[in-house]
Amino acid sequence: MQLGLYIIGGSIVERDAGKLYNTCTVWAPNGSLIGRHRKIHLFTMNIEAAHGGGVQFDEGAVLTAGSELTVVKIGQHKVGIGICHDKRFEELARIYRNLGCSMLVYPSAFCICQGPMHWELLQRARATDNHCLAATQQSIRTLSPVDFDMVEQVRRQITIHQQRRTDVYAKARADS
Ligand SMILES: O=C(O)CCC(=O)C(=O)O
Repeated sequence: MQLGLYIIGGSIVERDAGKLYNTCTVWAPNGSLIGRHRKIHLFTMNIEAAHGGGVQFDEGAVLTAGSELTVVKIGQHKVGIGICHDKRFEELARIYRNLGCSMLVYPSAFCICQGPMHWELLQRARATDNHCLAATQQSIRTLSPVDFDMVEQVRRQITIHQQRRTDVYAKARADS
C-alpha cells in the first residue's frame, strides 16, 4: 500500500481446466488481483523466405484464445487491457472506448520483422482513433505518471466520439 501503485503485469502462460492461455494479470496497491485478461486474438504469422522472411508462428497451436474483454478501474479511471496482437484490432479498442475507458494497455513483444514498422504506429492509431492513452510495454521499465486529465481535455477539443455516424455505418454493414 506504501507506493499506491497498480501493476499491470506482462503476460504469462496460464493453465486452466486443461487449457493454456496467454494471460495478463492486474494488481491493486493492496495486493489484490483486480483483472485477468486472456489474449483474445492469438498471433499467427507466415512470412515466406521468398519474401525476405522465413518466419512462421502459430500461437493457436498451443494456446486457447480468451473470449472476454477486460476493463479494470485504476482509481476512478477505466483501463482496457489487451495483449500484444490484440493491439491490431481496432474494434476491441473502440469497444473499450465505448465502455468508458480512457486508457488502453497492451503488454506486448513484437518480433523484429514487423515490430519496428508497426509497434508505435499501432499504439498511436489506437490512441488517436479513440482519444485514449495507449501504453504498450515490451519489457519491464519504470513508467512515467499518467495524465488522465489530458484525455478529457483532448476529447473536448475534437469530439470524434460524438460525431460518429453509427447510422451510416450500420446501413453500410447491412448493405455489404
Ligand atoms: O501482431 C503482430 O505483428 C505481433 C503480435 C505478436 O508478436 C504476438 O501477439 O505475440
